[in-house]
Amino acid sequence: MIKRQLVLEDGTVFSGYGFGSDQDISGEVVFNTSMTGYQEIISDPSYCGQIVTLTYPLIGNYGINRDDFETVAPFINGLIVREVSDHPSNFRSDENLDTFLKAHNIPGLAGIDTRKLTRIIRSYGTMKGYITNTEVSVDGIVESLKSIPLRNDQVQQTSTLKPYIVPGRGIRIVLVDFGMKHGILRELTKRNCHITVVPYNYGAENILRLKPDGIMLTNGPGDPKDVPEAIQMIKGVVPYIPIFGICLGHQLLALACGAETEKLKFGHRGGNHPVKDLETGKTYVTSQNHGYAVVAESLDNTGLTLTQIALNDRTVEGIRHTAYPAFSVQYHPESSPGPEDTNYLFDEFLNMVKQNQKRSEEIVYA
Ligand SMILES: NC(=O)CC[C@H](N)C(=O)O
Repeated sequence: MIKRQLVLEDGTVFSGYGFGSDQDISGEVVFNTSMTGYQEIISDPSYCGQIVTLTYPLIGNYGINRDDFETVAPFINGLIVREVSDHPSNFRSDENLDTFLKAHNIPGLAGIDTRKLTRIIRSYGTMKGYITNTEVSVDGIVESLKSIPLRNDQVQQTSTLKPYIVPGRGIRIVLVDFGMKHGILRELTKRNCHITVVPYNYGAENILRLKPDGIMLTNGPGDPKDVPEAIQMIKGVVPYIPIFGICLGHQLLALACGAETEKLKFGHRGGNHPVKDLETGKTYVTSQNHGYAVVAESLDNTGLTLTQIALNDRTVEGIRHTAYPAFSVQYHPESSPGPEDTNYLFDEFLNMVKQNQKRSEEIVYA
């Protein structure tokens, strides 16, 4: 076993052993508290550029299978676990986690106290970290970590380069890919939608030319303010086409309507985040992965209304436009992984699209 260490921006060092690729890597260190679903988490493009710590103590025990990916190749920079299982036991398993990470050149660090690491991140906020197997001067690493700027190209890295079609005979959806999880596509294809997937920088005019019945804004990595093209595009389509935004898509809808976003201290990443729907009074358990959030106070005079809040820290989890058919949520109704409580939002979106079609017909034939 190769000895490896994690050096944090504040000088803390964790020593453990390596698995996966043995390259040195830096990235923003975040933690996810889900108890299952490591394959979906590792392959969620929203983690692009980050080193993901999983707090559940044993990871890899059901292996990696061909069915549970959220994208074709993972974008995480590194993975940190307490204990990695080399001998998965599951009928669906095709390979173990170590082999999978090696094949994708992603370094792993195991054998450290992941709960201690999580507590540090919770107290100091998200930090940059460096995984290395060489005995180097910690001071030198800390200095260089501090000087590395946070990346701002992750959406470009993860979005599709060209539009493509996932055919269906039902409602026609343009899905703007900011680094989408396949779970969103699965929910739409399950409902027979005809989907045109377009890149993050596809303009409003091009989208309107496709004459979609609805527009879906996907999840994606990084700071929403790093994709001004998308904010511009959304401004150009909100008055005309029904919109449903998820996670980064939700933050971009808010920015396009004039609201603000901010970086959270350590974000929400896990499979049991309670969210209260202010319109119905119901509470849902949700799957989450975000480091930024919409600022509640900034919603005034934007035409947006607050519909849902996080019960852990009262941050914004859902918004709706009061004049146009557009709504969005900060969490993941497609789960993958996690609870499916809010899966009904895909049906609500498609119902909203149908209502809007009826209204347009009435206007045409009136
Ligand atoms: N899953 C997502 O879409 C994340 C959105 C954004 N990158 C954030 O961290 O807040």
